[in-house]
Amino acid sequence: MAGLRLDRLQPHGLRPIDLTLAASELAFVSGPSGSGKSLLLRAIADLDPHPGEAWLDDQRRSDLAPPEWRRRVGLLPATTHWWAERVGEHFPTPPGVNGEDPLGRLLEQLGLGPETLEWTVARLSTGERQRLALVRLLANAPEVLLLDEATANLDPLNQTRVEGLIQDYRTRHRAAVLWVSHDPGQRRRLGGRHLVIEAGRLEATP
Ligand SMILES: Nc1ncnc2c1ncn2[C@@H]1O[C@H](COP(=O)(O)OP(=O)(O)OP(=O)(O)O)[C@@H](O)[C@H]1O
Repeated sequence: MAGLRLDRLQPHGLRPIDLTLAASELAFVSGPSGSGKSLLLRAIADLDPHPGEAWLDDQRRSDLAPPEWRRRVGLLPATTHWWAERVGEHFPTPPGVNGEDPLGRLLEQLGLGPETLEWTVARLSTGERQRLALVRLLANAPEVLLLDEATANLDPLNQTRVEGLIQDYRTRHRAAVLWVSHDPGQRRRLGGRHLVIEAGRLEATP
């Protein structure tokens, strides 16, 4: 649906970044711990103040209200945030509206049943939190995905499910995806570009 362009965007501690991701394009970002991967995603999502500009196709971020930008450029943080007691309270649309159940389908694709929505957040395992946070993100239909170690807490079966769902979403919605991952096997399986942060610079790998 949309491409992403960074124009001299400068997250804390990094050199200014120029980067273009076409609609449907997948790019992985890796780099040592503390090199600035999460701060890069946070800056693109406009969660931290920084110089530079970002564009969604021909719309510049500074022309959009921050909540609209963050809905369209969706971030899955490494540590997910929950604010209500029950899981279902975090989802905007109740399942089963007009006979359709897109939320139920997303849950199912990640091995979660509809009863999950009745659970308390307190009982969720780390991997359940991670999968549910991805469902919550995709339920808002973002045009660009920013994924911070989206499968870090998952067993191989659920890792495969998450990879499949993201690839499916990327293709169907023509969403650009920028994915922080330390896993070379994941990069090989899914393809795409590979960018590395080293010494404060975001560089393409040869
Ligand atoms: N609010 C902040 N103010 C100052 N420094 C910060 C802030 N948040 C993070 N940092 C520092 O910026 C650096 C980059 O942090 P970041 O979380 O982006 O690393 P990362 O590459 O995602 O690492 P990891 O792979 O360990 O998750 C780290 O040294 C971190 O301590």
